[in-house]
Amino acid sequence: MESYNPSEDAGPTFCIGHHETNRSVSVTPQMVQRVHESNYDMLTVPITTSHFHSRVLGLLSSTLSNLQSPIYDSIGTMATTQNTRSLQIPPLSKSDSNLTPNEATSQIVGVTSTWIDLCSPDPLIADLSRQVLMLEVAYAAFCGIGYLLIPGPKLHHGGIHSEGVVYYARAIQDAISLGPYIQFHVWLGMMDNPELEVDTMGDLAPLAREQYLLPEDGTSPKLDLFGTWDAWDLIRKTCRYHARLFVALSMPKQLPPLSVQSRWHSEPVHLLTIHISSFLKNQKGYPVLSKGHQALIAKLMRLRTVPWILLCDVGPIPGIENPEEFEASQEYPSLSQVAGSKKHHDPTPHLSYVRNLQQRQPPRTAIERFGVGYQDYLQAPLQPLTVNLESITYEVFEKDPIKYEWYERAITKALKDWAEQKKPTSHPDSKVILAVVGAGRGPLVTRALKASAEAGVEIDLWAVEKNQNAFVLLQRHNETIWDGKVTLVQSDMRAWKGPRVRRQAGQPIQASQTNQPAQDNLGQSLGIEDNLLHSAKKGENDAGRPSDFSDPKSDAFSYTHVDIVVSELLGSFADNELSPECLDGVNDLINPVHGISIPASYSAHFTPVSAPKLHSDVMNQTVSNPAAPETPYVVMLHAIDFLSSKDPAANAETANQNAANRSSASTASTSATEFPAPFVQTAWSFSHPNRHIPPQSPSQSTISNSHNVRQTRLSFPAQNRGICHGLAGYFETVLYGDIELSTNPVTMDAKSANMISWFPIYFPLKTPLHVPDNGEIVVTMFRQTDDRKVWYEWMVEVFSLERTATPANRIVTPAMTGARSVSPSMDSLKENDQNGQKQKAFGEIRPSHRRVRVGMSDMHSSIKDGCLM
Ligand SMILES: C[S@@+](CC[C@H](N)C(=O)[O-])C[C@H]1O[C@@H](n2cnc3c(N)ncnc32)[C@H](O)[C@@H]1O
Repeated sequence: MESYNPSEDAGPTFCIGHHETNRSVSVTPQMVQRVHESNYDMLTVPITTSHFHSRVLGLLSSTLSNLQSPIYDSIGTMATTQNTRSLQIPPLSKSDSNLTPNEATSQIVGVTSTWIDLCSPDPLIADLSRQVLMLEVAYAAFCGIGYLLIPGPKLHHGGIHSEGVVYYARAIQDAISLGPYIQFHVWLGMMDNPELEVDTMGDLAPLAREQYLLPEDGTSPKLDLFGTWDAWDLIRKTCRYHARLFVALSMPKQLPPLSVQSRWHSEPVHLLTIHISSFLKNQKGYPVLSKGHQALIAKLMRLRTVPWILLCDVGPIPGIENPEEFEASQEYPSLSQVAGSKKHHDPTPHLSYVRNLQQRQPPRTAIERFGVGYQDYLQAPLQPLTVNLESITYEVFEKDPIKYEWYERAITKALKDWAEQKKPTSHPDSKVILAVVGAGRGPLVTRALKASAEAGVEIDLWAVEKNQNAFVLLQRHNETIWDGKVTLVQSDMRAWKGPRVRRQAGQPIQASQTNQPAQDNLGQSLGIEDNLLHSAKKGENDAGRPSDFSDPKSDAFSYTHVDIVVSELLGSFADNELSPECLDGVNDLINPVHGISIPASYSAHFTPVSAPKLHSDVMNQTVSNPAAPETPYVVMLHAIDFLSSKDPAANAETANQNAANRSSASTASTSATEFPAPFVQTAWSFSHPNRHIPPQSPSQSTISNSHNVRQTRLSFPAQNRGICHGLAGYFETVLYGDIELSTNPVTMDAKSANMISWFPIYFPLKTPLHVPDNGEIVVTMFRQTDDRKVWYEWMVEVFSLERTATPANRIVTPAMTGARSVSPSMDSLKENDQNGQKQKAFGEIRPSHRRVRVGMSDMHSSIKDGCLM
């Protein structure tokens, strides 16, 4: 029996730490105990002391006073021995650090010095800073510190902007090798705001020699929304997406636009720091966070790795910085304190607020519970055609609360329409002949029977399945659940010759079905043994040999068509599990005039994404599997950022954001906290029955699959700069009429909310591509076949758009096959079909730009892992 575990439903648990900018005490196990007693989970500790800081400053000032001013040599460089002579910091001594290895060390986050400047344009300062960092990392590693918080790079040096980040990145690369068991967290603001980058007393940055600086000319950027993300990108790229390198993200009082927030959401944010200044005060004077902050925290806390929260400078931990207060807080409250709760003093109100926020997190949704452990986890797609699925895999499908319900609705509607429209059936008794092809363990068979009862339309039900293990279960279900109403066929549907029905007296053998074999060839020509045709219908005396069909040569039976074919052969990218090829195999069996396929059609969709975690995982797999970067993976996408938004205006949502930053719940709308919706486009589609399959050439021994080849070239506007790591793929399918399923994030809620059967697909890029602000990403994709297998090929190009003086009505972007301007879903595809109009290419709407290609990927091909037909 399944037991209910409420902890599975509960929201995330917050791990909250305490950070004090100038903490000067040494950490003992007793102190860590007090931290826990105060309801914190951990605390930060600087690696070195102010004594060490003074020592370095002293060393620097005495050196500087004895140094000649740097000058250019005759060659014209300042990078000379004389100018770059470094200054050696002597090793740490006892008073340089309060850290001592003990059992408390594992519960603290070490903080390296904030006063250094690894990015300094002055080589002396940059090198000195590097030495400080290395000494600190080495000592932290020696003490057994597991987590280090490293202040992020300084981006502004007078007129020089972001030039030294690469020096910083290089130093981090060394630090990672120096502390092999340490997780490094680069501490960054959400955006580059030069006004917040202020030097304080004792910082090395202002000591840079003027010869290395440029005067500020007033042209340096004021506020760069993606400036700190840019720096992070350079750092992690230099460190080759190292598995021990993370982001510590500082939440400012004024949050950046949602497009910036969603970018950080896709990065490995393992620490979230909230300074006291980011809190607002509610009417009672208690610290609270704005709706926008709450929404961002809620999103981050649902990531696969839940970030820890560090509360910064929110006051002392009771009993540590202020022992008397700690003692007082341990005493029982007096009667008057209890009676007048207003007077009750909370020594840690910020912590209490965040703990309360944790309590208020919504429980996990059905999809989240279903996907636990699968977020951003790469899985090879199923090959159900060549590999027989296990029962447990079917069981997982069958848990879907939507898919089967929607199929039942679709079948019911199709049956009702059939009856209402008085369409003739393929059965002599006027029953509608319905076949579930690829029946698995039979859930759609059960639904078809229910639909027939609901619609009040009689059916003759057939179930075809090639997995002989699942077939055993079908036989059992036919006896126990379906009351022998189903005729079971164990066969590949492509070899099935269709249903056979008892002819009515005087009715000739139907020869109408094209490609049908003569009756007496049955068995051999089907490639199906007689005993693979099963029925538990009345009169059956042997489960293996149904009496109805015991004589296949009997002319009392004839082949007929199927009126409704029901299948569920879709993969995450619609056709990637070879639904088109399988359904081609039953195409001729479908009633040529009135026949229906459920699904009637399906389409593949994609959009370019930034997915650093997936990129790093693919790279790691490449070590043992060279085909890894050319494999499409099934993934429950979570830590990704969509590079192309449906509504570019969503990125200029400062107005919304201001609303979200207000603390009043009533003023902030939901959309003010939703990340921008992606621009997802349709690659191609398949419809069934397919009346356009070209006749096979008699001269060819193999069956041509060329009609299932597809190609597309689609253009995506990218509003903000970013890195394209690959493509996120989805599907939509029309089951029947207006009953549809969708995994496309733009349409899924409207079409089939809460469906869990399919995760998206991810097409990686071997080498990530940089996308500039206001750029364009053009994807070319193929569905290829050699008549034995099917595979995909994909290539990405990146363009920057340069303004030109081109007349406004001139089209400069070539029209692209299948490219669409406003086509995020099947709906618009249908509209186009109906109107018979060709869609506009995206470039046509931005005529006064010239496209300059700035990046291009390899042509990726999954041929090595192609899906065998
Ligand atoms: C995705 S499962 C769906 C199973 C079931 N209809 C359901 O919805 O749970 C696809 C099923 O189709 C079967 N299948 C795939 N290709 C087939 C083929 N060519 N002929 C017969 N069965 C096939 C697989 O063995 C598998 O049982």
